[in-house]
Amino acid sequence: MTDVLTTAQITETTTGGIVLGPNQYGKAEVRVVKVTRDTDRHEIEDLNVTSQLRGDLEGAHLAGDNAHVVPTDTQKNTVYAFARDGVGSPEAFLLRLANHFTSEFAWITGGRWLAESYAWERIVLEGDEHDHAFVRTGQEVRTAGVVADGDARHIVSGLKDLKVLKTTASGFEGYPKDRYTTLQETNDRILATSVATQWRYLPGIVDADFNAIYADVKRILLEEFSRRYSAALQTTLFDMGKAVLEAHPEIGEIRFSMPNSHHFVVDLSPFGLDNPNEVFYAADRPYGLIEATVTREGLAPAPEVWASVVPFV
Ligand SMILES: O=c1[nH]c(=O)c2[nH]c(=O)[nH]c2[nH]1
Repeated sequence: MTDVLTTAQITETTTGGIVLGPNQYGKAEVRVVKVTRDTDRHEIEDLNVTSQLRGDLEGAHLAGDNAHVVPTDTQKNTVYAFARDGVGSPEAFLLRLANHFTSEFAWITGGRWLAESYAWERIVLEGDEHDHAFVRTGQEVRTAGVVADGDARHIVSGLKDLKVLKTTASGFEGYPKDRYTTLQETNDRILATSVATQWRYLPGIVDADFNAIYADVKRILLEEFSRRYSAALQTTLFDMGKAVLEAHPEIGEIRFSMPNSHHFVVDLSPFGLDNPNEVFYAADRPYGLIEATVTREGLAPAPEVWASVVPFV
């Protein structure tokens, strides 16, 4: 005989001991472009903003009561309305949103706000920078995140898709070998990666010049990538992070996720040709994936902040 549960038993089974866990909700990927046109020389700020609120939201999840649910549509509208005053920096813009939602609605006690921002540069026409025609710069996407928890504000900035390559001054030697090892040691290879990094500002840093720091961190990352011989991408990653922390006391720690984009020397001998590290096959997969945090001794870790600034998608 099969066991058949009564409706009452099913209800008890599916709700007994089951409670609402951490939750957040809002509007994702609000694309907002702000043109500043006070003069004929226009400026452009181009963002993709996500706003998600946290707080007393049990009613919506457990009882169908929307009294505390500030609509995601309202959150989107707020992004556009605030953009009317200009963005300034993505970090400042997100802080403004965080402060607004947590002060406007008593039951909203925190949340997370994320932004990607895309840089445009002026098209040069007959030697002159154009006033209102732009071309998207392809180098990287800037990222920012603000996490609000009560009165606390945590700011994480970053970038992704920053592709860098050097044609020599990189190698990989001295690694352990077993019966599955086929990799040849080398002290002259291409090192290529796509830098994704995020740095967390120390608690209390909320009014720094985030645009200037961003530009300087990017400069440091590029300089350290190129500065010296790389014994491994891991070494280069640490050098990059260390230099950022040395130059910027306002930053507590910095994380990296960097693929090792392998470039394989093509065997041209079937064609009677040599190949002294000149012709490569750029493989897109698989790739090594090198990830690490560079931090300050004694700094309190902030796993909940990091978890909040990693988007679900
Ligand atoms: O810089 C590198 N780090 C590694 O961990 C690794 N592993 C590998 O096969 N090649 C490389 N290169």
